[in-house]
Amino acid sequence: MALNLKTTIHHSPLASSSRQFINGFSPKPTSMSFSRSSSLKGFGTQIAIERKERLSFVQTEAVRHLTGFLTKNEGLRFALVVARFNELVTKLLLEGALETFKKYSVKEENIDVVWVPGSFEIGVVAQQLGKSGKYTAVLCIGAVVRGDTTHYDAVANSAASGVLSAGVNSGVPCIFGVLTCDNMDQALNRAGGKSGNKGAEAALTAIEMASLFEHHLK
Ligand SMILES: Nc1c(NC[C@H](O)[C@H](O)[C@H](O)CO)[nH]c(=O)[nH]c1=O
Ligand SMILES: CC(=O)[C@@H](O)COP(=O)(O)O
Repeated sequence: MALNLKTTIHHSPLASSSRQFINGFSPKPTSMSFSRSSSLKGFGTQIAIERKERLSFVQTEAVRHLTGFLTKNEGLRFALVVARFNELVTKLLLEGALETFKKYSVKEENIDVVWVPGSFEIGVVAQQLGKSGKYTAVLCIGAVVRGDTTHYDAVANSAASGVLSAGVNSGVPCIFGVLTCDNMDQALNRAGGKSGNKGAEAALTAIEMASLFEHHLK
């Protein structure tokens, strides 16, 4: 009986079972005893007939991989939501982000910066910007630095969940570029100091996600 299965891509590293991939690339020399005899057709088709154990996934030329580019940024529009609290730090993060956008040819006229009082306020503004339909991605920048009380936890957790919710609710990528640090030294080290600039890093993520959505997920 000729099996005419569409590309079924499975593989399992399970030592206990024996498998064989037929008519296609098999990443590992394996052999499979089949529960029935069959002759498999199809150029480049990779067939694995499962026998009892669960199989995992193997890529073949049939699998598409979608990713965003760091080039092809013409037409991408970005909103940056920046917390003024700890402005000494957030301004440095913003500078890093804007330098990155410039380096990757994002046009200045395609960037809007919106200032909010603190990181707690970022989420609601990010969601509004996402829902506006004007932007391909929203980059959120803040610096939450621990003080003497547990207020830090409330602000840091709220900022993170706010940005996450903004992206999920608006359908526009909202990137979390908010530092959450135990002290100001940690924050400054991540705003252009010895640990780099997390604003610049978040801008790269914003470009890739904007590109992914623009070119593949619309
Ligand atoms: N302590 C920090 C704050 N606190 C302010 C809050 O973000 C918020 O503005 C206030 O609770 C009113 O809603 N914000 C930061 O961004 N970083 C901090 O370290
Ligand atoms: C993250 C904060 O809210 C924190 O900086 C506030 O400082 P404190 O906990 O000493 O009131």
